[in-house]
Amino acid sequence: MNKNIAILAGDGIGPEVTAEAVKALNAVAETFGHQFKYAESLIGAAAIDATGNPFPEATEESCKSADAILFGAIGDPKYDNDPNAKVRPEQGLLKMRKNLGLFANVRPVSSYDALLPISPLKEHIIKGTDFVVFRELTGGIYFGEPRGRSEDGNTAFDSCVYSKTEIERISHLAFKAAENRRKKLTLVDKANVLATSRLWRETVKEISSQYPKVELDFMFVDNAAMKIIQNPKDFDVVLTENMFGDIITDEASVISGSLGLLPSASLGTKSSLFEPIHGSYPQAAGKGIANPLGAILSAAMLLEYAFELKEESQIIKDAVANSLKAGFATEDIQKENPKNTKEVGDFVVKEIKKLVTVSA
Ligand SMILES: NC(=O)C1=CN([C@@H]2O[C@H](COP(=O)(O)OP(=O)(O)OC[C@H]3O[C@@H](n4cnc5c(N)ncnc54)[C@H](O)[C@@H]3O)[C@@H](O)[C@H]2O)C=CC1
Ligand SMILES: CC(C)CC(=O)C(=O)O
Ligand SMILES: [Mg+2]
Repeated sequence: MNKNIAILAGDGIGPEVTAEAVKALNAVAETFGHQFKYAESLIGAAAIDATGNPFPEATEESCKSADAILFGAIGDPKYDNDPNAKVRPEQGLLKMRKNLGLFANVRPVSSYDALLPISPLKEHIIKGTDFVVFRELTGGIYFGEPRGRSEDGNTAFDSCVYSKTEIERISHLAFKAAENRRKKLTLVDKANVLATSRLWRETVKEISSQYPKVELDFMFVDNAAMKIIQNPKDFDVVLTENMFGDIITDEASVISGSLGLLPSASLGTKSSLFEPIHGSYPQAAGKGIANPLGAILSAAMLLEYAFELKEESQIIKDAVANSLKAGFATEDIQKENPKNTKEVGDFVVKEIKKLVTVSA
């Protein structure tokens, strides 16, 4: 298979973890006889430094002409700590999602047996966790207008806006996923307070009649934040709006073992992009301590979702599980004798090659 992949490594640890994900893709290409061509472009603080624009036109063009996009992370403390910054790396991320129409962010959460003993949560609670969050990605409070400050600067406002169409398109994806899983869908919202959440409930209830095999339930987000930790195995497919999905999936990463472990797929009608759920972790940039597995698992999602290469995707996932089993992990997971980012990536590459030889 011949495919073009746009690479947007971004800021902080973005380039380090993305490099390891590309190594995993190359290992798959080499062993299965595929040809992946990569085109790198700028986003985030790196793009602001070079062009003044956090999502330059050339980057957008590269994304639009690619078969799939692999994204690292954006963000830099020089902007986080400057309340007056007019241009921010995060604007690039949001513009990218909006302009490419990436409305559904799919974030799978599962436990790893090898990591159960290091979890702050009890083993019997998290063992066997397997759910997936469908987070709406191009609407809600991160995008709504009006937003800003009053003239005297003493009041600030953000708007949370959702249309029925925005809710419907991601809901169909989530229901379809539930049909192919354990047939349970939980809509997480705040319908006791928010008008947008009430529209979500109304719309999702209407759509549910098209998916009679899927059991639908509703949960307020504050309760869900607690239940996800208390009984994660109760969840199968979680459907939610943009900000709630952002927050509960960082929380859920504790069940897997580290924020550095969780991958995601950002899906639209024309483009698809694959990104670890973490940010640019600037404290770790350049130190070689960042966990590359979330990025590597995002590459596995790319193979499955964008190229329908299920076997190749599974090989990467198995290689990652083997690296965890072998205790070959970065310091967020492995406290004694941790490995560095590159060593973990190398181990995964070796495992991929070994697993392919065994299955051949
Ligand atoms: N998708 C993106 O590009 C995102 C960007 N950001 C940006 O990233 C910057 C830092 O934000 P934070 O809130 O500190 O979030 P962060 O996700 O970068 O880091 C939070 C904490 O998670 C852990 N962590 C994250 N990635 C890890 C990895 N690969 N390996 C090991 N541990 C890891 C570390 O303990 C870290 O202190 C900000 O500028 C923020 O705006 C934040 C979230 C998402
Ligand atoms: C930086 C935010 C805009 C996004 C975020 O935290 C995420 O997508 O996980
Ligand atoms: Mg986030």
